[in-house]
Amino acid sequence: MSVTTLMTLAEKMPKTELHLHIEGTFEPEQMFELATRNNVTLKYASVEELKAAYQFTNLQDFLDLYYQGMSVLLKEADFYDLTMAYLRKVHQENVVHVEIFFDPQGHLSRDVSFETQITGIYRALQDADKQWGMSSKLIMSFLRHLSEESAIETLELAKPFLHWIDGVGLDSSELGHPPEKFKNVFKACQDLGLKVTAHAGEEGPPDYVWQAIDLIKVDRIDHGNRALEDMNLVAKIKEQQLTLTVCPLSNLKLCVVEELTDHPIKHMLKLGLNATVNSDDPAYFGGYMNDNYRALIRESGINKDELYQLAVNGIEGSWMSVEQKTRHLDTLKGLFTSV
Ligand code: HPA
Ligand SMILES: [Zn+2]
Repeated sequence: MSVTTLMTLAEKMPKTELHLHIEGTFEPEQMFELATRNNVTLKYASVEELKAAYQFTNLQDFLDLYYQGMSVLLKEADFYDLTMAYLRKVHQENVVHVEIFFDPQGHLSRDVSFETQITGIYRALQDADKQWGMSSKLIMSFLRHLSEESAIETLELAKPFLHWIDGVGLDSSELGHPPEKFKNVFKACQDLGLKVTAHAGEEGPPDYVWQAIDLIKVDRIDHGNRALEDMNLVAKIKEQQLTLTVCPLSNLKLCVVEELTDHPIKHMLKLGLNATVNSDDPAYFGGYMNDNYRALIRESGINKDELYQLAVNGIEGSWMSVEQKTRHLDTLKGLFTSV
C-alpha cells in the first residue's frame, strides 16, 4: 500500500485521543487574542516571536513556556474557547473520542478557581457531544514538581465536581519527582472511584514506570518509552495489559528521540505492547492527531497492519463503555477491509 493511501486511511479512520493536555492546545494566535481580551502582557511581542521560541532541548524547556502560555487563561469563557477550538479541530480529523488532561494547579496558583476552570472545559466537552456526538473523559492532572500536600488540597477542591471527572493523572517535570511521592493522594483518588494514569518513562528511568504500576496502580501509562530498557518491565506491562499513550511528535520536539526513524512505537507493537498515538501538546509540538500519524507513516514506515493495530489500541485503551468500543471497532474494521 502506498504512503499516500496509508495517510488517507489514517486521516479517515475513527480515532481516539488519550493523551492531550488542553493547555497544550493553545495556538499562538489564540493566546494573543486572549491576552488582549484579558489585558495580560505576554513576554513575546508577536505571534512570530512566540513561535520562534518553540525550540526545546528537553521537557523542562517546554514546561517553562507552557506555564507562561497558560497565564492568559482567567475566565470560564477562556477555558471554554480553548477547549472548543481543540475539539473543533480534531472533530475535522475524525477523532471520535477524547480523554483530556487539565492542570488545575497551574491556574489555582494564579487565583483562577477550580470551578471557573472545570466549568469552561466541561461545557465545551458537552457541546462537542451534542453537536457531533464526540464523547469524552476528563482527567485532572497533578503537577509533580509540587508537593503531595498540594495535590491533596487540589483533590479537596475537586470534590464538588467529581461527577465531571473520570480520572487523575501526573504530569510536569518528571526527573526527581517519582510516582512514589504521590502514592497517598492516588490511593485517595482510587477510593473515590477515579481512574488513574501517570506520565512515566518519558525522561524518567524504568524504575518510575515500575513505581507507577506497583505503587500508584495505574490503569494506563502516559509515554512509557523508557520501559523498553527493562524486559521484565515490558513483561509486566503486557501481563497487566496496560495501554501506553505514546506521543511521537512530542518525543521528537522534546528530544526523547533524535529522529522519528528511531521512534520505538513499531518495536512496542512488535513486543505486543498496547501502544497508541496521541498528540500531547499539539500547539507546541507541531501537530495534531493526523500530523502524528502522517509523520509515523512517512518517517517510521508504519504499515497497514500496524496502523490498524494502533487505532484498535486507541479504542481498547480508552475508558469508553464496551458498547461504544464495539461500535467504533466495527466502523474501523469496515474501513480497513474496504481498502
Ligand atoms: O509532555 C509532557 N510531559 C510532562 N508534563 C507535561 N505537561 C504538559 N505536557 C507534558
Ligand atoms: Zn503529556
